[in-house]
Amino acid sequence: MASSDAAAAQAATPLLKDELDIVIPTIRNLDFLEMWRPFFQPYHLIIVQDGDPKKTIRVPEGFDYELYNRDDINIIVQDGDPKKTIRVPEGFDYELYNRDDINRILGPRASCISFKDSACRCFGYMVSKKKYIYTIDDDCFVAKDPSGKDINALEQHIKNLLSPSTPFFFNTLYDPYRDGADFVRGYPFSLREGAPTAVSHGLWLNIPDYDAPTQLVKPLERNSRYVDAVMTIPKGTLFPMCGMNLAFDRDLIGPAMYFGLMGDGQPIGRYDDMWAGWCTKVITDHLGLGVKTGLPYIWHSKASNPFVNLKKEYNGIFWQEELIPFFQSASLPKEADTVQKCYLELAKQVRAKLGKVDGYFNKLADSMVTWIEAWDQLNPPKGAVATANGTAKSK
Ligand SMILES: O=c1ccn([C@@H]2O[C@H](COP(=O)(O)OP(=O)(O)O[C@H]3O[C@@H](CO)[C@H](O)[C@H]3O)[C@@H](O)[C@H]2O)c(=O)[nH]1
Ligand SMILES: [Mn+2]
Repeated sequence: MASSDAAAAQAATPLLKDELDIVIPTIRNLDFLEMWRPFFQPYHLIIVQDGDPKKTIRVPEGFDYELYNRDDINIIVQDGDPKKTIRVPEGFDYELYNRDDINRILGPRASCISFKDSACRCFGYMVSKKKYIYTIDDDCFVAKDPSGKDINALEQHIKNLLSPSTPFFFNTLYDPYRDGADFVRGYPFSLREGAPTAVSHGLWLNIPDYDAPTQLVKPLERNSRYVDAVMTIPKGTLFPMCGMNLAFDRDLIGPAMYFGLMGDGQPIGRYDDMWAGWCTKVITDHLGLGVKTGLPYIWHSKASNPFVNLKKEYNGIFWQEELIPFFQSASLPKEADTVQKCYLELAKQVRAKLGKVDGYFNKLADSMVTWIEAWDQLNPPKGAVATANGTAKSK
């Protein structure tokens, strides 16, 4: 093929088409996929269905789907009651997983996957076979940039992930690897190679991701401020990671993206993404990886009920005053040279230092260990084969 044809073919093939899965937790219809079709259709979906099992999910006409073709599929993880029928827009290849599947696939280890909370989405990260994950909520629509052009959020996340981060020294002109930017005077040349990017954290126009108290005080506040910036969150700084519009490199940080024990039967909710973000940031700092935040924006279309949210968040708002100092002072030994080892070390520290805050953290520490066991069960190291009891052994 002539180089110009190859270039055209290359240009025509969406970036990372066969290396990225899209994870969507849902308790609603999937009409929103229609507006994302131009950007999402070439990619594989992982949809986690939650909520009332009898409710039929309404989907746009003209879409169809295939089930359980594992090699070339979009995996749908159905949370909530497995008896619920999910229909998904035609034209998207995906696989549907419901609670029965989670139990079947993980057996007793399914206990670490939350039920009736968007935290269940992390099962999709675990069953994916791709290098990259993009996760988006089903009430997040395509936003427009100041020129009125539709924003391809997925494309921007991919750019963020494929370019380095600068966690060790802050560049005041933000992301130096973007077109039209660079390192500013005084930026050490020895640091300009940057670090591999593990996470790309996008933002939201319209309904901002506020906690319940803020939402109650400012019910009409909408975010209309489009800031054209991507920046690396400096090493040693934590951040409140929102799972609404988030992408990450599964190979670099996947096992740290456990969204915790939330929702049904748990004393806390809406801290799933926060917990994952704090664990992730401690580990990316330790392993010399980068986390970026900023572009892309999505349009967050609806606010959830602040009173329901307050009930879910109450313990979290109180406990986080202990959790943040814990994560700020968490340190990992140099022998912890893989994400799994880092995560298991963190689980030990959670039990030792947070167990006295509330018994919940002992349960959470256990589920962190179960999560890693389940992750390794489904993602045996290259060259190893999974065995019946879920432990991998080398070939
Ligand atoms: O029991 C549930 C509830 C919701 N979902 C799906 O999860 C996402 C987020 O739900 P929703 O948009 O209603 O909630 P928000 O308050 O806007 O979401 C923020 O809170 C975080 C949840 O911890 C979330 O990531 C933030 O964006 C939707 O796709 C629901 O369909 C669910 O699966 N199970
Ligand atoms: Mn929402």
